[in-house]
Amino acid sequence: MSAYRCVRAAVSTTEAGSPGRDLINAREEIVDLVINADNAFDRTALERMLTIEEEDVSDADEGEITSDLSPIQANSQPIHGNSHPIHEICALNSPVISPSGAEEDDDNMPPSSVEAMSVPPPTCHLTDEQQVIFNAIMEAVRLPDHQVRNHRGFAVIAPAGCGKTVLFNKLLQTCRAEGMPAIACALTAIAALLFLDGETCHKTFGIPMRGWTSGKERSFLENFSPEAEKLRKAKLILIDEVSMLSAEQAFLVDELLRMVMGKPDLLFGGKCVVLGGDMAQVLPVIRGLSPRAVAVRAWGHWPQLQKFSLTKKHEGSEKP
Ligand SMILES: Nc1ncnc2c1ncn2[C@@H]1O[C@H](COP(=O)(O)OP(=O)(O)OP(=O)(O)O)[C@@H](O)[C@H]1O
Repeated sequence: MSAYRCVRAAVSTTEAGSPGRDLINAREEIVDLVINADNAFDRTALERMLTIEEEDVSDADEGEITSDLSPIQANSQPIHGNSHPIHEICALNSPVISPSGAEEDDDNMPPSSVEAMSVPPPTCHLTDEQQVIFNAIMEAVRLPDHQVRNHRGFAVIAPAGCGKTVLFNKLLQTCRAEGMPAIACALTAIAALLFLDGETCHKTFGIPMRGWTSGKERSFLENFSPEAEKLRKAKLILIDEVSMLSAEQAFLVDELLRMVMGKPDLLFGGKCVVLGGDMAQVLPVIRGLSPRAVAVRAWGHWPQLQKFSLTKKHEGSEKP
């Protein structure tokens, strides 16, 4: 297993399919390291991550990976400060997609290829169906906080290739251009890379890396932490790949936002939150529970969300 896949396993807690036993063991060990480290991405934890399966990693690989850690070590900060963006961790050894679509050897990735994985700032015009959703969400976002009486929860359901990422980046860009802070996050770091300054849901909401089958898991964010302050200030929060979000994680996000906003009676504390994804894509994988039981649609407030769909695939989209 490459170092890239070890790190990816640590941040990708609900990967589709059934990971092999090696991957499960590696993931659990990595998660322990990350959770127990004083600094989530300090050098020791990372070095330990990268040597978990040292028998499978050649000496040459190890040398290259170790040298790649120096910028992280130089700039490492405490987890409750401004910790390193996950894309820098993933950038260590991310796969390169060649023009033919084939995955190239991830050990030889030039730095520029990480940028190539991200969607560039949206310059194209939105289609009619994208525009309708954009207008509805922006109208909700622009509502002054003191006028918020009802919840502002949306769901944008779109099969692959229908332009959800483009729409979300347009929303992010517009909000920020108007001086309104906006957050985009996804359950996996790889999905978060597609957004302008995207981050993982675990970072945004303090979702524990595992253990949410107990029904008692709570966010590890404190009400007066910088992360909570960032949520308070955000005018828009986009959560992508929501088909990977479990009912319990949705509950956690809702509960956290109600607390942070001091509005316990309003869904998401009245915050404008958009859940995006394709329900026909992957479902959360939690051992011992059926997909239906863990899917976000089992969350009690799912029916209350204002739902939109994108239906038209774009010409040139190679996604199935
Ligand atoms: N308004 C638009 N004008 C031109 N091209 C567009 C537009 N919207 C989307 N596209 C193109 O369609 C393709 C798919 O878009 P996008 O990646 O946003 O889909 P998606 O719904 O996010 O897919 P997935 O769920 O798999 O991430 C991309 O190549 C994108 O550039």
